[in-house]
Amino acid sequence: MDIDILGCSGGISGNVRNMGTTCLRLGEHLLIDAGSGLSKLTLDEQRKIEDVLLTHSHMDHISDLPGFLANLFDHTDKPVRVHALPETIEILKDCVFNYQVWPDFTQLPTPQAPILEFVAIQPWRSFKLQGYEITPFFVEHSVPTVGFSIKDSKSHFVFSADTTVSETLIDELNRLGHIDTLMIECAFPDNKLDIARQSKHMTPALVLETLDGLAEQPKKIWITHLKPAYDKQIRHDIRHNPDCHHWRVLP
Ligand SMILES: Nc1ncnc2c1ncn2[C@@H]1O[C@@H]2COP(=O)(O)O[C@H]2[C@H]1O
Repeated sequence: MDIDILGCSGGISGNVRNMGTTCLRLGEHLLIDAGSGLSKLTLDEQRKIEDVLLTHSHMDHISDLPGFLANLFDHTDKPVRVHALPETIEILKDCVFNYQVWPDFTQLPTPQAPILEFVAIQPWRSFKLQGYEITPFFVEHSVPTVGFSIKDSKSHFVFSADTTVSETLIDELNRLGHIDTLMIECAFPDNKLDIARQSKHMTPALVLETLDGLAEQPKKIWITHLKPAYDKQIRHDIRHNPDCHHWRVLP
């Protein structure tokens, strides 16, 4: 599977390793989330994007969506489809594409041929897109959030988005069956467990608790969404725990 991690940080910083916030590109035409990593794409690359899957409405996952859509003006004759939970779509309509923060691109340049089309998704309702079979599943975050299971003919990639550990998350991951690569967040270090729980994120110990609940271990674990203020401590926690030695910390 051709996965280009354009950004995967849990925040912003001057660290050269920080490529921006969450945005993954699968092949040439599909994005998962539209955080500030999206701005790594050239204009030509942006104009090839046809579909965007959104996990949730938080700023670090949508911040580059408005500017990306504005770049398509005069350069497309079909709308970009933004696939998200109905709750996420409502938030974007109310709070972003409201003519005050940004124009309503579902109506522009004309209501008949707009730049943006919202497509509502539902957990466990699978669909085919850009050659992939995609299944959204509920995770446990502070706003309605889905992770995505993505399959092609060769592999099964799962992005569990922003989430904390919960029975629901473990049940959902088990329901997905065999996973080749699990991309799972770890926003806070273990000494910030309280903040992690309050803001519904993970620490290394909570990721381990999640993995302990799985009937079958994923072949690869990719760790994502480190909060820049805690980057060093999280990496230290992971490095010094033998149970985490096989994790790949992104970027
Ligand atoms: N209770 C909290 N304490 C500290 N930071 C928080 C709290 N709730 C939310 N945040 C921060 O606000 C951010 C909103 O986006 P995230 O959920 O990625 O991560 C969240 C945390 O970084």
